[in-house]
Amino acid sequence: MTRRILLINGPNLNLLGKREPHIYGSTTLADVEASARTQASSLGVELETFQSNHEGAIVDRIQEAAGWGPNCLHDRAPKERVSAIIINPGALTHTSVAVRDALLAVDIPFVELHVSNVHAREPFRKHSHLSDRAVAVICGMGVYGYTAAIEFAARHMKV
Ligand SMILES: O=C1C[C@@](O)(C(=O)O)C[C@@H](O)[C@@H]1O
Repeated sequence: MTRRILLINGPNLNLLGKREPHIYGSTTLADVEASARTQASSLGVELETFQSNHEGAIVDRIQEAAGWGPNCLHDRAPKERVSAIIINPGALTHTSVAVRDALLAVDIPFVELHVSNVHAREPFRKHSHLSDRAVAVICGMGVYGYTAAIEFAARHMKV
């Protein structure tokens, strides 16, 4: 069965390539997702992508990754469960207990990813609600971080 990896991008990452290019670079999210899809298929895994500016939508998508729908009424077949999640939660990294709880609830191993080096920026970016439960944390590699995360998830997160 082909393994699935889910790539989630949180608030404002739809603006990648336009937003503060001195921090986040000039590559768009569409470019990132297209390269990620090509890379995933060359590694023999399926990639699903999701971006939202809304915390609740991200929580819903994480639950769906486990085959659970709203109120668990619309369960997907178990074979559709995602085997690894790569998440750039954007600002939700620093604020969201709900995203943390969703990731822990589904018990799907995840990589936390940031384009920028969050430790070299404002002090409030140093704290993450996810890092202590992530399999790996990538930050400061620019959009190459997505390539590194997919390679790692495809080759080393065999569950
Ligand atoms: O929106 C973002 C993007 C980010 O996750 C990054 O990719 O570097 C870092 C966060 O602090 C910020 O709120």
